[in-house]
Amino acid sequence: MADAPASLPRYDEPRGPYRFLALARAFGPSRAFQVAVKMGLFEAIRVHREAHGAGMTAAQVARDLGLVADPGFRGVTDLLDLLVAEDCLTRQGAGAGALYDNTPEGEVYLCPGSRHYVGGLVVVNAERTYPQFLFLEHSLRTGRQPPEARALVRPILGTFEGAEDPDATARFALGMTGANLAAFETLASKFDFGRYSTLRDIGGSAAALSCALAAAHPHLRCASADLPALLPAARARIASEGLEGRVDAEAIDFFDESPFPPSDVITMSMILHDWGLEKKLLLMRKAFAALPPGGALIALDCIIDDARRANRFGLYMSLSMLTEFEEGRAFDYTFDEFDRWSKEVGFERAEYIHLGGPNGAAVAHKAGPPPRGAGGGSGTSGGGGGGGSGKLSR
Ligand SMILES: C[S@@+](CC[C@H](N)C(=O)[O-])C[C@H]1O[C@@H](n2cnc3c(N)ncnc32)[C@H](O)[C@@H]1O
Repeated sequence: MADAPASLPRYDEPRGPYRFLALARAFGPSRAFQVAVKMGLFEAIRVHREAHGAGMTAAQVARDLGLVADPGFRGVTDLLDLLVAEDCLTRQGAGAGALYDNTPEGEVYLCPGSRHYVGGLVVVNAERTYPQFLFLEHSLRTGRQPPEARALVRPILGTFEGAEDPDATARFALGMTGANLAAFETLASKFDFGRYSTLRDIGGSAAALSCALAAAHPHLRCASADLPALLPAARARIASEGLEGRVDAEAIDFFDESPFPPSDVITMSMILHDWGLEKKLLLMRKAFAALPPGGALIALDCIIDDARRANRFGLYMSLSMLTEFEEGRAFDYTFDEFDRWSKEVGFERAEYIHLGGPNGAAVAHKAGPPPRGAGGGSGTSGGGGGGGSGKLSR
C-alpha cells in the first residue's frame, strides 16, 4: 500500500464516460460512509486512540464493531481504505499492521461528543433518506412513496409528533441541530439583530437556532416553538447552553387556527421546504401578521440559485422533500421565488444572506422603522442592516 508509482494513473476528475459512471456509482462511497458513521467507526477510533495512543488496525476495527474478523475477509479493509481515499480517515503503514486514524476534521464533525457533530444527520440519511431514494421513481410517477417504502421508513410527521417513539424524535432533532449549527452561527454574525428585541423560531426543534442567536446577541429574547414532542429536547439544550430565562421553549402547532404570538423577528429553518406552495404561503402570512412594522421573517433553507443550476445540494434536497413528505408537494425554492411570495404576502423587500455551503437565509422585511431603532445599540457582531457581504436586496 505504498504510494502509487508515477506511471500509474492518478484518479482525479472523472472525464468522458467515467464522469457518468462516477455519478451512477456515487451512492457507493456515500452509503459506505453512512454505514461507517452509523456503526460508530469514527468514535471507536477516537476512543481507542485515547486509551492506547494510536489508531486501529483493520482487525481491531472488526473486533470492536462486531464485523467479520477472518484475515481472509477483505470487506473491512476495503471499507477503511475507501474512507482513506475519501479523506475521511488517515492510514499509516501497510498491510495487516496499517493503522487507521481520524482526520482532524473527522474528530470535530464525526465523533458524537463534539459540539459540531454532524453524524446525527448522517444516521438520518442512512435510515430514512437512502431507503426512500430507492423508491424515487415511484415518487416521481405518483407523487408519493409506495407502501413498501413506508414499511421501511415511517412517515416523518409521526417522528415530529413523537408518535413513532420518543428516541426517534430526539435523534432526528439532534441530527437537525448538528447539520444546521454552522449555518445558525453564521446567521448570528451576518444579520443585524441589534434592531430587534424579540425573536420566535417556528419549528425550532431542539432550540439550537434560538440558543445560537441568544448566545451571540445578549439583548435578544428568543422563543423556540415546535410540537409538544420536541419540548424535552429544546429544554435540555437551553439548560445545557445556560440560556434559561433568555430562551423559552413553547408548544405550538403552526397549522392550527391560532395566530403566531407577536415577535420582532420570526425565523423558520428548514420549515418552508417541508410543504407545498399553499402551506408555504400560509406560514408566511401567519408570520407577516405576527410581526410589527419593521419586523423580519428569516427563512433558512438550502435555497436554490435563481438559475437552478449551481446549488445541486439544494436541488437534491428538493427531491428529498418529495420522498419525505406524503403530500408530494414539498419543494425547495429559489430566492427569486421567495422574493415573489414575500411581496404577495405584504412584505416590503427581501434580501438573501449566504450562510455557507448550500445554506442560505431569505429575509423578508415588513415596511416600517426597525422595532428597536436603527443599530439598536446592542453588540451585533457584523452584517449591519444594509448590503453586507453576500447580501442581495430587492
Ligand atoms: C426539518 S425540521 C427543522 C428543525 C429546525 N428548525 C432546524 O432547522 O434544525 C422541521 C421541524 O418542524 C416541526 N414541525 C412539523 N410540523 C409542525 C407543526 N404542525 N407545528 C409545529 N412544528 C412542526 C418538526 O417537529 C421539526 O422540528
